[in-house]
Amino acid sequence: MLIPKGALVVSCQARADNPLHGPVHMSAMAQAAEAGGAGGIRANGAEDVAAIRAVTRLPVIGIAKVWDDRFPVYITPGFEQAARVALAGAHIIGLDATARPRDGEPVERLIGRIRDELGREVFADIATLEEGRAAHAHGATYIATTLSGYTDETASRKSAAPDLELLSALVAEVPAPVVAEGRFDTPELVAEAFRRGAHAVVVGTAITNPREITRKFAQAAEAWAATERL
Ligand SMILES: CC(=O)N[C@H](C=O)[C@@H](O)[C@H](O)[C@H](O)COP(=O)(O)O
Repeated sequence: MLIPKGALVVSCQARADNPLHGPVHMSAMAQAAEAGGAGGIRANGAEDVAAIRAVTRLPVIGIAKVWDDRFPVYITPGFEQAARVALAGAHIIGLDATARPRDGEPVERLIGRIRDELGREVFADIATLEEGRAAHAHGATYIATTLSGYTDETASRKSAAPDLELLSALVAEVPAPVVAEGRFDTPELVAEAFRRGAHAVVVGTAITNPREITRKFAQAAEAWAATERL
């Protein structure tokens, strides 16, 4: 199952420290996203992926985040993690395809094995145009701006805004469906991504993380209170 052109993909992820962590809440989030018009779901870990597959008909991009102090790559770093989310029902496997050091096999081999041995499409999370080109050359189906601003090389690009320049550069240079992901937090930015040629747009925090959404509103409330005290 592929991601339809023009789809809004909703990322339903909650880390262990988030009160919404786990398959019960994440599958409810996915159902709500589907009811609201999402065309795909991105989810982390075999448990969440399986629970989401059980309640929605949408294509699911499965990832498996594993943190290891020795290596910066944490989004589906190896074949074992990819195999687990594939077995759980992910249609597409998302992984870090940056040029950063990783444990185990090089990313080109990982992409090849996911395609050949698991029969799944690969969704490459990258941070630069070069990484996007390489991921496409290695056989990834989708190229996504997910990691711009989150690698040492691109740290200066991290701001409140998404990396629209990288999106446009990928669309111009890489003959593959390019997905906008990372800090697309308003409907206007989603529209802008499509104007720039995005195949799909992934939105996470702004839809599925009530703690972070609350923080934004609470900051506005606090700022107003501070002004009042002056
Ligand atoms: C950098 C990284 O680890 N990104 C993760 C990838 O799975 C998620 O934490 C993001 O929520 C996701 O990419 C969607 O982005 P946003 O939440 O900004 O809409």
